[in-house]
Amino acid sequence: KISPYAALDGLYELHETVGSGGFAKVKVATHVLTGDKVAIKIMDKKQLGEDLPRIHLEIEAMKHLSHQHICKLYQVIETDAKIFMVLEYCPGGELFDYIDRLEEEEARIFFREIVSAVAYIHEMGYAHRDLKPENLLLDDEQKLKLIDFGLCANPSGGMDQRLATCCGSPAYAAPELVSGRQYLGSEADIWSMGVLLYALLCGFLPFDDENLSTLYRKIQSGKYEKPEWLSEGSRNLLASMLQVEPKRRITVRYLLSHPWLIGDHPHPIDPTSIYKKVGVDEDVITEIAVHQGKSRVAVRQSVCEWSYDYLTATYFLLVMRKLKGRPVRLLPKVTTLG
Ligand SMILES: CN(C)C[C@H]1CC[C@H](N2C(=O)NCc3cnc4ccc(-c5cc(Cl)c(O)c(Cl)c5)cc4c32)CC1
Repeated sequence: KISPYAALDGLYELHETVGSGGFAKVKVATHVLTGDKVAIKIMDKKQLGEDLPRIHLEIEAMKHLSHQHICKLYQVIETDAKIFMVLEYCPGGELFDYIDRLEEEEARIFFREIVSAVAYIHEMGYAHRDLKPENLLLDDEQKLKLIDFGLCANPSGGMDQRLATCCGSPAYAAPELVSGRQYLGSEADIWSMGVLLYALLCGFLPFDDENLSTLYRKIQSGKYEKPEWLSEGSRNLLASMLQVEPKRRITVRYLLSHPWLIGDHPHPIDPTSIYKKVGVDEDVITEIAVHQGKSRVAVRQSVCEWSYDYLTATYFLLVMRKLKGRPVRLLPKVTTLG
């Protein structure tokens, strides 16, 4: 009987299981060549059933979304029984665990990172469609990382093609979505961000009810409590995002330079990704070439295939090390004798 994780042998050392979503199990692991921690999302194809296309959608979306506030996909391993997604490790847990009414400046710092990620996603022609605190993790530097692109839409007709499938979590869902009307993913994302910001500033949800149809009515009314501690600026920002009429809702581009979000920060929010758009990092190519005894030309060529194999993972992990000011080093190969 071979181990269900035989596909990872020699590449990753598996550690504890940290979470299991519906059809996925997430384990912490160590990438052997760098010694860096990763998270591996493990899915059983049989259990996935008709959800399998959703996973392929999530994988394709994550391959195109490289941003400092989006959980990085490093490698995909698909066997006949399982799919493994090797992901950026976020040891800080879920933003959800930090929500008990943050100070305005704390909420602003988190929310600036969320706006940066969503602006990038929308510019890339995607919508997340399941924005909520459970899908925002913190890395080892307390930076936010957006996860779970299983509902991410990239309608073939670009962002203006209307989406019909109702999805996401009710308390964060936009009125047009809970009314079953067609909707624009980008507009629904802005509403969810409004609910998120409200939760950060207040410590509870703007629309909440254990009865689903009562919850829907509250969302469609667009009426919510404004606790006295909410400043004028945050009330205005919340009102511009929690507009029942999608066309009256603020767009993410205006959010980037919204006065409340700038606060006394020196500059507007910058949505551009810190990762190189084109080309590769030559220091990383060199380290891999030396380690493997191959020419840099050959290594550069293989890396630029972006096949999301072990080489892609090794490349990205070394790029991450460089961005964090850590040494761009691979561990000496341990040849297991016998
Ligand atoms: C929606 N929730 C309930 C599901 C839980 C599952 C476990 C998670 N987790 C921990 O609990 N602690 C450690 C930990 C460390 N690094 C992680 C990196 C990535 C992901 C990740 C990334 C993507 Cl893209 C994705 O789709 C999914 Cl499901 C998970 C989870 C991590 C993680 C937190 C969210």
